[in-house]
This record gives sequence, C-alpha cells and structure tokens, in this order.
Amino acid sequence: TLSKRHKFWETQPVGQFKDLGNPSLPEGPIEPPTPLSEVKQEPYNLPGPYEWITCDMDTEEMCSEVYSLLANNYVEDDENMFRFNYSKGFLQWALRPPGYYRSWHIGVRVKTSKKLVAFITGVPARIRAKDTVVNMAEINFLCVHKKLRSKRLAPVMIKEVTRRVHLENIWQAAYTAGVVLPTPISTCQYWHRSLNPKKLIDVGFSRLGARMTMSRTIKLYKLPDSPITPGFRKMELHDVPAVTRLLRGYLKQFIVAPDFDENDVEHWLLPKEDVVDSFLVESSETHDVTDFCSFYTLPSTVIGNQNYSTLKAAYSYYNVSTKTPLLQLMNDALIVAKKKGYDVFNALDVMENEVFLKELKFGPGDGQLQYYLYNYRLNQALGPSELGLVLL
Ligand SMILES: CCCCCCCCCCCCCC(=O)CSCCNC(=O)CCNC(=O)[C@H](O)C(C)(C)COP(=O)(O)OP(=O)(O)OC[C@H]1O[C@@H](n2cnc3c(N)ncnc32)[C@H](O)[C@@H]1OP(=O)(O)O
Ligand SMILES: CN(C)Cc1n[nH]c2ccc(-c3ccc(F)cc3OCCn3ccnc3)cc12
Repeated sequence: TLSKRHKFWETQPVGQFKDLGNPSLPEGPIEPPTPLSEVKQEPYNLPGPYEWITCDMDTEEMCSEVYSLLANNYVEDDENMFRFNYSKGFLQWALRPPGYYRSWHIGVRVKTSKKLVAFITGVPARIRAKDTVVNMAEINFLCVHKKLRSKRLAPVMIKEVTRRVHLENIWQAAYTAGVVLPTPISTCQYWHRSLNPKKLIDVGFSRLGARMTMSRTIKLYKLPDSPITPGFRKMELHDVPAVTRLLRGYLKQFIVAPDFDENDVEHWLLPKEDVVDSFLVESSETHDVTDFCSFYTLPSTVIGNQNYSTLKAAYSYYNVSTKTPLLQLMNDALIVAKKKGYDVFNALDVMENEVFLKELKFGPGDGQLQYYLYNYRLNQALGPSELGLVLL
C-alpha cells in the first residue's frame, strides 16, 4: 500500500496513506461542502462509444439487465470459483430504501447496442460516526463488464456518482470492498459456518478436514431441527417499534453504526422471502422483545461445476442479545437457515460476532472486507468490534 500509486484515489478527499502517522489532523469532514451552484451540472465525459443511463429498477427490463450484468461480472472470490449472484428482488430491496434517489442508480451502456456494460449505485443512509450523525450515501454494486476492465472507467463512475450525490447536498459516503484502497477505517475478517458440508466439499468451497471422513464431517455440523429458545419467532410488522428501540439501544456502543428509525427498520429488517429473514425473542410473561437476529440471502454462482450451479448463502446482518445468550440466539439462526436449505452461513467479525464465531464452528474465510468513509476522517482505525455497520 505504501509503495502502490493510487493515481485516482490520491486526488480524492479520503484518508491518504501518507497521513497515517499524522494524528493531529482534525476528525470529521475532509473538505467542506461546495455551494450547490458550483457543483458540476452536467455528467462526466465517457469514452466515445458509451453513454450514461439512469437505471429505473422499478421496470422489469432494466432490473433484469442490471441483474445479468452483476451475475456475470460482479465480485468473485480470490480463486474465481464463486461469483455473487444477487437476485432481482434483492437488488430492488437494496436500492430502494426510504428516501432513495433514482438518479443514484447509474448505468453505462453502449450507444449503438444499448448493452449495459457498467453500473454503480448509492442509497441514502444516516450513519453515526462517534457522536455525530451524518447524512451519507452508501455506495455499492460498482461493476465494469469483464471486457472493459483496466480502462480507468471505475474512476469516472465514482466521480459521476459523487457528483449526483453532491447535487442532493450530501458530502460523505460509506462503502466496503475486498481490496485495500486509501484508507480503510476498519479491516474485517469474514467467517463461514457449514450447513451442508457435503455440497460445500463437492463444489470446492471447503475441504475434508485431515483425519476426517465425510460422515464424521456431516455429524460435526449437524443441527437440531428447530430453534431451542422459547418465544423465538419471525419478526412481523407490528414488531417494528420494539425492534427499533432494541436495535437503537444496542448500536449505541459502536463507534460507527447506522442511525436507524422505524421506517429504516421496516424496510431493512422486516422479513422478505429470499431477501432478508429476521427473528426475535418475545418474553411469554412480559411480551417484551428481548433479542433479535437477522440474515440476508445472497447466493453465489458456482463457476464451472458439473453437479451444482449455485451456493445458497445466508449472511449475518444485525443481531441483538439482551436476555438470550448471543451464542444460543445465533445457534437458533443457524438452525432456521439450515431448515430453509442454506448451504453456508457467513458472518463478519464485526460487532460482537467474535463471541460466537469459533464456538459455533465457523471457519475463517480466505480474505478480508475493508470499510471506508469518503470525505470523513477518523484519526484511528477501528477494530471490527467497534463497527456496527453491515453493507450488502
Ligand atoms: C460524497 C459521495 C461520494 C460517493 C463515492 C464514494 C467512493 C465510492 C468508491 C466505490 C466503492 C464501490 C463499493 C462496491 O461496489 C463494493 S466493492 C465491489 C467492487 N466491484 C467488483 O469487485 C466487481 C468486479 N470488478 C469490477 O467490476 C472492476 O474491477 C471494478 C469496477 C471494481 C474496477 O474497475 P477496473 O476496470 O478493474 O479498474 P479501472 O476502471 O481501470 O480503475 C482502476 C482504479 O479503480 C480503483 N478501484 C478498483 N476497485 C475498486 C473498488 N472496489 N472500489 C473503489 N475503487 C476501486 C483502483 O484502485 C484504481 O484506482 P487507483 O489508480 O487510484 O488505485
Ligand atoms: C459487502 N458488499 C460490498 C459485497 C462485497 N464486495 N466485495 C466483497 C468481498 C467480500 C465479501 C464478503 C463479505 C462477508 C462474507 F462473509 C464473505 C464475503 O466474501 C466471501 C468471498 N467471496 C467474494 C465473492 N464471493 C465470495 C463481500 C464483498
């Protein structure tokens, strides 16, 4: 990182590697807002054959085009064995939260063929950094078609989404990536818990442990048929106020976390089939909601395997334990995920997750997820357990 030149990122208001040793720089915005009249009014120039398109995710046709671009060209693991396969329903959910801007769903297409060849998105979010709640854009789904890589298209995409976010008078952003850029606010490790070990070994996701047979491995990961916590049930619409109170109280302990209100909780955490699952523990005597757990559904395409085409993966989302031990709560989450046919349950070591990762037989993944803020300086990097933010 110190030797690498970041010709684009060195021009951006982000923590720079050269500033790492300099603790006296003030925390907070790196650059002041620009007067709206001075924000560039017209889109950035694209290379000749390409044009911008604002992607209306409400239309089935556009949603399908975005789905296919990502399904074929989005993030792969380091060994190019798996590629994220976000579903159309998931993308519509992820991109249309309360207060979303259609103009922040940005595509690049070929002028002649109209083929979608690149994409980047932002959604509005209120993020608290220490004691300051900041209106931010969460940037995601940056994707350039495999055939158009290494042509410096990504910096143009990033500048264009930045321009459109500025036009809405928002000056900060949050994003995560598997690559190291100037400069992570936190580096997190991802972990995997096998639910269907036979399939995971067949597709090469996992390997049979030394001195382990397949039947011994299946036994090792076996789970009960039903959750064991009394009062454990699916979240419903009428639970939104109680879950919001529970979650807001819990997230206060983290240095960076979303500032969810009831509208946000209704959108992000109410169960949606094959998109997001959420459960809570309601005390039978007091009817209080004492605990909460959730995971989102993100399949991965298995690249080039005869027997399987897809890996069904659940990703730990937001979890709160105030009465049920987190270990027991997350074991119930594993049990329902297994029951629903998931092959693997993934989690980052953020929040208090390290309490359950080893205990519940998660294994460490082969990479890290870097967290970033744009135009907002924090003077020291955060440990994963100081982070209360999960991006999709
Ligand atoms: C106030 C509002 C602000 C809003 C904006 C905030 C910032 C939002 C930032 C975006 C957050 C997105 C978060 C997100 O979506 C989650 S991270 C997932 C990103 N997508 C993928 O990995 C999909 C597969 N890969 C691709 O499609 C391409 O490889 C991409 C498009 C990734 C790069 O296309 P390419 O053809 O391979 O490369 P060039 O066009 O030649 O460009 C090379 C330059 O791009 C820099 N680069 C590479 N990967 C990056 C990444 N993941 N973030 C940021 N920058 C990235 C790289 O360091 C270099 O700059 P440098 O020379 O300075 O080092
Ligand atoms: C977060 N969101 C921005 C998508 C995203 N972009 N880049 C990434 C790099 C890692 C993870 C990740 C996050 C949590 C997790 F448990 C496993 C993960 O990746 C496994 C490796 N992998 C990559 C693709 N297929 C499998 C997500 C992402």
